[in-house]
Order: sequence, then structure tokens, then C-alpha cells
Amino acid sequence: MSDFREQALHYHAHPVPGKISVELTKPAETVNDLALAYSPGVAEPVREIAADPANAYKYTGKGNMVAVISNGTAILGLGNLGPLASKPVMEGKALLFKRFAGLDSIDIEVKHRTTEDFINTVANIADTFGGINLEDIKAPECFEIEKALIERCSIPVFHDDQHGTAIVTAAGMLNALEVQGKDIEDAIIVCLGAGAAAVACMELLIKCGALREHIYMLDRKGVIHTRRDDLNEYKLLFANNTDKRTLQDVIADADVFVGVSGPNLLTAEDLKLMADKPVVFACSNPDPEIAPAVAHGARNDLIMATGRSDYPNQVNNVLCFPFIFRGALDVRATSINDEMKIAAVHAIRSIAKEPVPNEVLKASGVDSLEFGAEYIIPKPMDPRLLPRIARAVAEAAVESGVAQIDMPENYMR
Ligand SMILES: NC(=O)C1=CN([C@@H]2O[C@H](COP(=O)(O)OP(=O)(O)OC[C@H]3O[C@@H](n4cnc5c(N)ncnc54)[C@H](OP(=O)(O)O)[C@@H]3O)[C@@H](O)[C@H]2O)C=CC1
Ligand SMILES: CC(=O)C(=O)O
Ligand SMILES: [Mg+2]
Repeated sequence: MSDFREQALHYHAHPVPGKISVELTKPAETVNDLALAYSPGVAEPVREIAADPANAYKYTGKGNMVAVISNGTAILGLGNLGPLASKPVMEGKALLFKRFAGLDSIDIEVKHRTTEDFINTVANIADTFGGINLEDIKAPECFEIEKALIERCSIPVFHDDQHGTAIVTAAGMLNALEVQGKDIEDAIIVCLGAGAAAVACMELLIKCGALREHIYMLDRKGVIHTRRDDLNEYKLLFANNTDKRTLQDVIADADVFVGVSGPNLLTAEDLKLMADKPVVFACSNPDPEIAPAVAHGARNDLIMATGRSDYPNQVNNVLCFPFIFRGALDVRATSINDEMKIAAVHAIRSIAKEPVPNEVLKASGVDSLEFGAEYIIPKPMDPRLLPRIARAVAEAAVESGVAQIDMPENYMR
């Protein structure tokens, strides 16, 4: 067993199995405590909530709780390994919600036969939570699932692999292009992968200025083009009217590569075909489309990012989901809309351009970090992420009319 594999398994197994547990927020020591917590005292909030469901936010943990829900059909880049195998990742997301945003989070892995079954299961338990973070559900089912749940639930439902990834990718991409001296409107973009993350990343880049006709998206069969007759409605949105058919055809002279597909699919030779000063986001987890050492060995004018913590420029949805839910829940937003997503993009972007606190340098094991090729995006442990993203998102929710309450006074200044 390799050292790292052993360490990872030991971490998950000891001192107790798993990564999360439940803790009490009220005393439960005396007869009087129990009389308040349980029978007869608990009947009082029950009656209040029955009279007005909004009282659930006042008397229960609903408003600070996010469910992380998966069916295990696209676990990271490991594929469809089923609901139970996805549990370590979902516990991991719950850990990150708590660690970075103070949100209580529970993982729920759903075994189901039909997409409808999954939707019904989630819709039927949704009121328990303040928000629902869908995770690692493969395309195209993820699109139908998210749409149906948004329609049926009165709390925010957010497919992290789509929108969390897209927000962080857009923030990192706008900064990387700025460093490379390129405009997003002019950028030729290759997106390897045509699933949940790919479709959402490209749609958000378009909202940030990229041109749809400049985007070449690829799936396992190659370039998605207008003469293919095997495209689902989501891939069809990216069908390019082109004679190019392979990754090598489209990557020649491209400015940007976004990989949200699988491991080791981009070679050093492919990379050498790109335009001067390219941006390469190889975001597949745990193994990127190209290893940073291979990429940097191939050329020295690129900006490189991966989804991992152990290289510079971690483009990973961890920079978004804890904070966007914090902001959304704190104003009881009924959904997470485009205005809130764009607010998150700009909040993340701006932090990378400011001096980095010492505690972040220390946690990153470096002496300095300065906006540039090796630092286009903040580190996940940056304490500014929480107040800045949450505030921007909450304000956007209030301004766009999806908040059910006003901004809390002196909110995270
Ligand atoms: N860094 C980050 O924050 C994130 C990274 N990701 C990574 O993105 C990847 C995809 O995740 P997600 O979108 O949720 O999964 P999906 O299952 O929804 O999509 C996977 C896509 O990748 C394509 N693909 C797989 N293998 C190949 C290949 N050999 N050549 C070309 N295309 C291929 C599939 O093609 P086809 O349609 O033909 O099956 C499909 O379009 C994973 O590796 C995941 O770790 C995802 C979310 C966040
Ligand atoms: C980071 C993440 O959500 C993924 O790779 O699926
Ligand atoms: Mg995921």
C-alpha cells in the first residue's frame, strides 16, 4: 500500500470511522432539560410550526442545515460506483460546509430505480433542510433532476458539480486571462467533457463574455458538431458548425482548455499545439486531464490549474459551495439564481488580487503569494472567502427578490 493511500484510509477509519458526527446545541442533563427538549416541552414548537411553517427556522436547526445528496453516478472522475461508495465524498462535502461556513450538513445517498424515484425521494424530505446540495449525479439526468427539484422545493437546490464548479471556473478563468493579457470575448475555448460540469461551466463563461461559437466541446466520441445525430438537448446547445472532429483538431491555436472529463486525456503534444500563453484548467478529480509536471514540461508560457489541493491554482467547487449556501440561507433565499452566482464569481475573483493574510501563507506552506500565473484564485482556507462571498450572495438575493428576509444587521463585515 502506498504511503498516501495508507494515510488516507487511516484518516477515514480513525479515531472513529467517517468524518462527521452530530452534536447537541442545548443542555440535556437534568429532568428539567429533558422536559423542555422532549416531552412535554417539545409540543410547544410543534404547535408553532404547524400554525406557521416559517417558525421551523426559529425553533429547529433547519435554517443552518444543508443536505448533501447523491446517487453516486458520477463520483468525482471515478465514474458510476453507486450510492454507498459516494458516501466518503458526501461526508467530505459535509465536513467542508461545517469547516468553512459553519453550516450543519448531513450526507444522504439515494438508491433508486428511475429518475422520478430520485426526484420524489428528495422532494419528499426537502422541508427538513435549509438547502439541498446535489452532488456527483451524472449528466444528462442531473439536469432534469435539478430542474424538477427547483420547481418542487421552496428552498435552494443547487447541483454543485454544475454551478459550484462553473462559478469557480469562471472566477479563475477571468483572472487567468487577465494575467495572460487576453479577453474572454476573443478566447477560443476547448472543453473536454460534455456532462454536468462542462455544460454549466461553458454556460457561465458565456454569461461572463465568452462567445458560444468560440467554444468546442468534446465528449467520448469527439467534437460536438452540428452534423452529429446522437446529441442530447444539453450537448446540442454546444454543437459547433465545424469540420473539426478530434481533440487535436480543436486544440490547435486554442487559448483555453477546460478539462472536466477524466484522467490523463490531454498529452504534452496536444498542449504544444495551443496558442501562445494558454490557460489550462485540468479539473478532473482526483487525477487531472494532464499532470502539472507534464504540462509545465511541455511549455513555459501557460497558466495551469487543477482541482487538487496539492498544486497551485486549485479550481475546485470547495471555493464556492460552503459560502454560497451561507449567503443564501442567511436571507432565506428560495433559490440560488444567476445574480447570486455572478456575485460569487466577482467576490472570488477580487480576493485573489489582494494581499494574502499570513495565516493563509502558513497553511499553504509558502512565504508569499501574489496575483499572477501561480496564484489566480484564492486558497480554500482563506478566511476572507466566507464574509465576502456570503455577503455578495446574500445582497444579490435580496436585490433580485428571492430573499424572504432582509440582510441581517451588521452581516459579516
Ligand atoms: N474541480 C472541480 O471542482 C470539479 C471537477 N469535476 C470533474 O469533472 C469530471 C466530470 O464530472 P461531471 O461533469 O460531474 O460528470 P458527468 O458524468 O456529468 O460528465 C462526464 C463527461 O465527461 C466525458 N468524458 C468522460 N471520459 C471521456 C473521455 N475519455 N473523452 C472525452 N470525454 C469524456 C463524458 O462523455 P460522454 O458524454 O460521452 O459520456 C461526459 O460528457 C470529473 O472528473 C470530476 O472530478 C466535476 C465537478 C467539480
Ligand atoms: C470537486 C467535485 O465536486 C468533483 O470532482 O466532483
Ligand atoms: Mg462533485
